[in-house]
Amino acid sequence: MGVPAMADNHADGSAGGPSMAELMNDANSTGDVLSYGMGPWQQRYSALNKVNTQTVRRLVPVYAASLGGEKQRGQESQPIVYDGTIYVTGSYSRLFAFDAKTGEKKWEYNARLPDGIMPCCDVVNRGAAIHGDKIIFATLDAHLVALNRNTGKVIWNKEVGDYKAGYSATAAPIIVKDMVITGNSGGEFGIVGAVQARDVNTGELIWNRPTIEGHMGSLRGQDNGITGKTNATWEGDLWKTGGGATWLGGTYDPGTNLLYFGTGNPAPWNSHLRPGDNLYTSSTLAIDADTGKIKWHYQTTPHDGWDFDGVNEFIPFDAKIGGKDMKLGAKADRNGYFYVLDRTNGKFIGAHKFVMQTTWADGIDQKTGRPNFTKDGRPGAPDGADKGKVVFSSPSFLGGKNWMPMAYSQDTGLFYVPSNDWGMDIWNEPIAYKKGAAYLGAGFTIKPIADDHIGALRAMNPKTGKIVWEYKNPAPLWGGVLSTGGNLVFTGTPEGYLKAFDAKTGQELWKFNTGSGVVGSPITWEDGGEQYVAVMSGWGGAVPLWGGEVAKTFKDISQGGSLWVFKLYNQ
Ligand SMILES: O=C(O)c1cc(C(=O)O)c2c(n1)C(=O)C(=O)c1cc(C(=O)O)[nH]c1-2
Repeated sequence: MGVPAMADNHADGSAGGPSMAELMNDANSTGDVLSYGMGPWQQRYSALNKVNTQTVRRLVPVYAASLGGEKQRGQESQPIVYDGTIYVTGSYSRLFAFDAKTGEKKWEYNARLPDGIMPCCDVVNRGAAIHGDKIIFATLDAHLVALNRNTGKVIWNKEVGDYKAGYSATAAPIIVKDMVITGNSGGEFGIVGAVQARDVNTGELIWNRPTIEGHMGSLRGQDNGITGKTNATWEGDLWKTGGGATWLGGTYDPGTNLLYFGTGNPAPWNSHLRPGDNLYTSSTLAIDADTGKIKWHYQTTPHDGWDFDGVNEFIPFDAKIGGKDMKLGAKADRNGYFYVLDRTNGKFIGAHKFVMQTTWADGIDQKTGRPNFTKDGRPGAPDGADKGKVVFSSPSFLGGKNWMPMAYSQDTGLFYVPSNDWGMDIWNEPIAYKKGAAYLGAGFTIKPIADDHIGALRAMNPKTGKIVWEYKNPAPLWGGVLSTGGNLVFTGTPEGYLKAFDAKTGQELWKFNTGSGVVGSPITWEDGGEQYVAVMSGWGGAVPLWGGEVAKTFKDISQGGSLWVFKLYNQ
């Protein structure tokens, strides 16, 4: 075990660990993985090319490190690698430090969770953030905990929301300008979504930005303006419990100093109870990192009635469009459309369908960027105490794509989108808000819509919206994607495989079965001249809980909880 870094010998306060400059350079440094998404833009691209289309068939496991215990549930974590240690979060709010070369456990932290936590969609966590001597993660009782990265001892522990009111937290935090920035979960309980920035050294709140119009933001203990304009797009008091959870965290663009956070569904799901666009739910928000003020917003699903959370990652990328260099961002939304926006001002550039079917909208108006809603796509209003008209809707509420992050390759200029083709019967029911109780007012059953697949990894050209290739998978895809300079794309499957594809053609080149479903996000780094690939294995997340007929089909997938690390066999 390393010696705890007690003294702060770094002028920048990073206390013997990664500094802000190193964190901002994460996308270019191949010897470590310091942030969720592998860099502030979270493109999940590594230039490493020792493992490539020629050599990948020699990729073999170095070790598998078990998280142990009985808590074998969805392992959605992306590992962090720094200074010979690999850090992973596990289900039930656990954080582990392993020797990156051998898989030997250095320490383990188990958050003591109260009874009565209310995560909607499994006891998951998607990863930690590292800064200086600290490794920081969010816990299911809506706390943020900073541990000493060498010892696992708690440095600070702060509440980000009241778990008794339905708040929880599952996202990986991000570090920007010595602040740790996080979202919150609880959209199914009528909480109010927010983005919070805290001092990374103390955990003290610097600013708070609620996502629902009418709520007051704060900056260093002072009021800092209301979000939007009260009652402009919400009627009565509904905005007070309006949802819009920021449950997937966000990305950051150092060039514009903007944080891009997606917001979840409006609460309740029954849209007839809340006429209006319901800003800023199901949207992308661009937030000034210094002040917490919203600079622009773009709503993908106005007046959502299908649980089309807009939380999916908004990934900055640069491209030439019509001969002009553009600063863009892309998002594959849960509603089935792939959006490209100007990331400096939120201007709509284009949106294209990336799934088989969208019943709720017939395309996106290419001028206004608003969906062309279909006439019969919305589930009906309840009739007194009776449920309203049932409609078949596609995508299902679990989305054309859910939280599992896509990757962008700087070599091919393509986005690799882990998507799902499925639909649902959905209907509305009467509902009233009650603190700490589910606030849906809807019922649903998810169903397959194709004979041969649900999951589809799709390579999208962001300039044309064209799907260049697709790989179809029987079970829903629920893991993150990694792209590399070896012309490879990696992703996992619920059937247990980590797979590698040719980034240009989609040809499957390699697979390895990890013994449980892969719903984590793979990473790669190099050490001692060798390239490593790592991924978490452990089936879970929303599908087995909410997947209806689809969950029944895949009920035999074994639970698990292991970190797998691979490198090339050299003999
Ligand atoms: O509105 C929310 O607060 C919220 C939170 C979460 C979460 O924190 O995991 C999910 C969802 N919604 C959700 O709608 C959803 O489909 C979902 C899937 C998963 C998962 O980890 O598999 N989490 C969540």
